[in-house]
Amino acid sequence: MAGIHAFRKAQRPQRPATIMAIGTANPPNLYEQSTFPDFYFRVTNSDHMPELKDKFRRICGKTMIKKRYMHLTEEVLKQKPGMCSYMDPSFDERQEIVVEEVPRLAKEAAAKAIKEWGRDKSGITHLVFCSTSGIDMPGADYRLVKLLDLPLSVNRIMLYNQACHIGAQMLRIAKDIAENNKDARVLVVACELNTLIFRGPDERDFLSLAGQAAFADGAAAVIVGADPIQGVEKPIFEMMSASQVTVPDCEKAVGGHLKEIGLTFHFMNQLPMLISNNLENCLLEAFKPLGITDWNEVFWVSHPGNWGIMDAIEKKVGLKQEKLRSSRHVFGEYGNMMSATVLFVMDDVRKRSAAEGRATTGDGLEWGVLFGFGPGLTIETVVLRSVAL
Ligand SMILES: CC(C)(COP(=O)(O)OP(=O)(O)OC[C@H]1O[C@@H](n2cnc3c(N)ncnc32)[C@H](O)[C@@H]1OP(=O)(O)O)[C@@H](O)C(=O)NCCC(=O)NCCSC(=O)CC(=O)O
Repeated sequence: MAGIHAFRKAQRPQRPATIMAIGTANPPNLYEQSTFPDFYFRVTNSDHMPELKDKFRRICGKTMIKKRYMHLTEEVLKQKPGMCSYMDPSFDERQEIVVEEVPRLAKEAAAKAIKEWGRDKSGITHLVFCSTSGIDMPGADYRLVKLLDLPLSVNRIMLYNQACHIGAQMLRIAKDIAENNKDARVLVVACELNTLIFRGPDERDFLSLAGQAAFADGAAAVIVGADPIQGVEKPIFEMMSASQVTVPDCEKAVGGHLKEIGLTFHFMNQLPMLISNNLENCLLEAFKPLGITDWNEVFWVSHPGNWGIMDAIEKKVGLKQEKLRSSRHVFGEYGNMMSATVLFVMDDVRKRSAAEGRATTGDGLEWGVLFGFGPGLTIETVVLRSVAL
């Protein structure tokens, strides 16, 4: 028995999983939110609906997004007329784009993370990849391994057709892998293109219009592993715990349906209230072992969702305004890139902390919380520990 115990012990690292590198990427096409309504109504041949365009302009303004990046351009859309209509079957047109472009943008973010990590890519043992789009066989994970020229021994997990919470969920999965497999180095990649969601406007569909105003393209990659090699691997955050809760009877709060017309999107106006009402319990559970009950004592890495969600969280848990600074900044500069967004926020927190001369990667504080939320309603909570700068 002693032999088996020693054998199992040798399979596991000593310390918790750490984030060792973060890379992000966006397509080159930048859209200012102030002029997006003109682009959107022009390319979807909808300029004959000036009142709806005015309404869309007001919705775009209300999002508080300043700019977004998208793979789609006028030239691309001219070749894809079905995507510019409101309801024409257009799944094939969309698939032609995402099957190719999801792995391509993912590669850019992953290559940056591998560069920051500083080790040879042959040291990557696992890949956890998510995208709302790009379903294919073999999948985007396989294509990414080929594009990056990773060893074929890499253990792959592909998570399709989830949404915003999955960025945080992948960290939970990577933590479990890293803490159960000595020397595992997990490449975690989120890549989202709004190509499945883009469609022309319809005056009876406010929810689709709101989606057109908010979603954007982006990819983010992190490398997770335990027991960093001193002098080679530089930890950014340790992950102390990670958990998921599903809020009951909320499946209509936010979600989508994959159809011949692409991916439809819906949410309820009560979403800010539903999320904020359920966050404090997650905080209490997560920080019970540390005895922390003042949520201003921790740094925040939250998926933004939308402006109203961030306002509601601040109010409900009594946050100082600066706590969601990175979430608001990322949302304003990039829009809602679903799963990738929370990883952009994490990158912003550590970069801003360094730029402001803080003592740690987490705004000078030791402990932090990372939140993801999405369809379910699903809330993912990760407790982070910063490192000294
Ligand atoms: C669209 C919004 C800007 C609306 O913000 P507000 O509610 O504060 O603004 P508001 O109440 O003044 O409404 C702006 C205009 O929209 C109209 N409006 C609002 N709600 C409506 C509804 N349910 N049906 C029809 N019209 C509606 C208002 O009448 C107004 O029109 P008028 O000007 O004519 O009076 C916001 O909800 C947003 O940013 N949404 C982005 C999409 C989103 O929420 N995604 C959820 C992400 S959740 C997530 O990230 C997780 C995940 O997706 O997995």
